[in-house]
Amino acid sequence: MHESVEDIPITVICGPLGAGKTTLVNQLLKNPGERQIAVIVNDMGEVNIDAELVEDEAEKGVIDLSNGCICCRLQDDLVTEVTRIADQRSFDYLVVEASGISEPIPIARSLTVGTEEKSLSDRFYLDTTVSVIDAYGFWKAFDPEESLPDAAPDPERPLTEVLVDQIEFCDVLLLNKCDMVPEEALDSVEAAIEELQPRAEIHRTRYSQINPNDVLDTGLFNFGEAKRQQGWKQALANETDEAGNGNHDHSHEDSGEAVSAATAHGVESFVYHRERPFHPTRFNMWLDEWRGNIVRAKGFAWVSNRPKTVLGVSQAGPEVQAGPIGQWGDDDPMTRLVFIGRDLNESDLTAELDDCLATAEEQAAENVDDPFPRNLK
Ligand SMILES: Nc1nc2c(ncn2[C@@H]2O[C@H](COP(=O)(O)OP(=O)(O)OP(=O)(O)O)[C@@H](O)[C@H]2O)c(=O)[nH]1
Repeated sequence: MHESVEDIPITVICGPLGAGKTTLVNQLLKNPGERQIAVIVNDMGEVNIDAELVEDEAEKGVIDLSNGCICCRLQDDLVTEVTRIADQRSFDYLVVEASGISEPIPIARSLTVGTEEKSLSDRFYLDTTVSVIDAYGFWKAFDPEESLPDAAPDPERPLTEVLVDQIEFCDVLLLNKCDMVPEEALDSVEAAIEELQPRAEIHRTRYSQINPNDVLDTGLFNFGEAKRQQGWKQALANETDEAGNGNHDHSHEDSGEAVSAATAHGVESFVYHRERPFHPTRFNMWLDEWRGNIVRAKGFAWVSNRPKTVLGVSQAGPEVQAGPIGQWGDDDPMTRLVFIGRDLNESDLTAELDDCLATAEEQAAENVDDPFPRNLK
C-alpha cells in the first residue's frame, strides 16, 4: 500500500437513485468520530439537490459537483476537485457521494490511478467503496412473482446493469430501507446479493444508520480483489477448477454458510459451457426471449459467423447486451456463460441454449445476418 499516515482517505458512496446515500452522508457528518470530513456530492441535474439536502452544507464543507456523472464526463472534474479542496480546506477524510447512475469501477479507477488527463494528488488514497442498496426496490425487482402486499413487480424499477455493477463492486454494502421489507424476504434478498458479491461486508440498515467505523477508515479497498471477487467471475473460476478436477457438475458444493443461505432461498448459479459456436440468429432470438428468475447473466460466447471474435454477453434484469469484446487469438474459442438467479431450471436453460448451437451446415454457410452488437453500452 502506498498510503502514509498523512494521506487523506476517501470513501466513495454509490447506489441507485433514492437508496439512502444522502441520508448516509448526513449520518456521517453528524457523527464523524474524531474526523473532520469534507464531502463531494455528485448529481446529474444542473442544481445539485443532494448537496442542498446535506444538512449545514456550507458549514460542513460540502462541495457540489453537478450537471454530469463522475463516472463518465466528470471524471477529470472529480480529480481536479479532490486536489483543489485539499488546498483550500482543512479536513482529514473525504467522502464522495456518487450520482445514482454512476458506475463504481470508473470512479475507483480515477481515484486510484487518476484519469488520462490528470493524476490524483499523492495526498489521497481510496479507503472504502460503499454501495447503498434499497432493499425494497431490490426485493420488488428480484421477486416479481411474490404476491406479498405492495410487492408487485415494478416495471419502472427493474434490476439494471448499473445497479448490479454497484452491488458487484463494493467493499461494504448497506442493505437499506430494511424497515420496508419483511424479515423473510430480506433473507432471500441478502442471499441473492451474496451470490452476486461474496466479498462485501453486508449491513442491514434503516435510514442508513451505521457505525461510521464500518464505512470510514476500514482499509478494505483493494481494486484487484474487488474485481476478482465479483460473483460471476467466481462462478467462472470455480467452473474451471471443477473442470480441472474432472468434476463437471456446475452446482455449488454444499459447504459453508454463504452457500447454505443461498441454497435455502433457492438462489443458485451455474455455468453454461460449450466448445461449439452458436448460430447468431437463434442465439440473438433467445436473448430476446429468455425469461425466468435470472438476476444476472454474464460471460462470453462464440458465434459461428464471427469465428475470430469474442462476444461479450451481459444481462441484469430485462437488459441484455451482447457485442464484440476482443479476439480469440491463440485461445480456443468457446462459450462460457454464468447464470445467477432463483430456482433456475438448469436443464431447461441448457436445452434452450443447446438448440441455439450452429449445425455443421450452418457453420459452413456464408452471408448470415449479424445481429451483434445489440444494446451494447
Ligand atoms: N422508509 C425508509 N426510507 C428511507 C430510508 N433511508 C432513506 N429513506 C428515505 O428515502 C428517500 C431517499 O433518500 P436519500 O438519502 O435522499 O437517497 P439518495 O440515495 O441520496 O437519493 P438520490 O440522490 O436521488 O440518488 C428520502 O426520503 C429518505 O428519507 C430507510 O431506511 N427507510
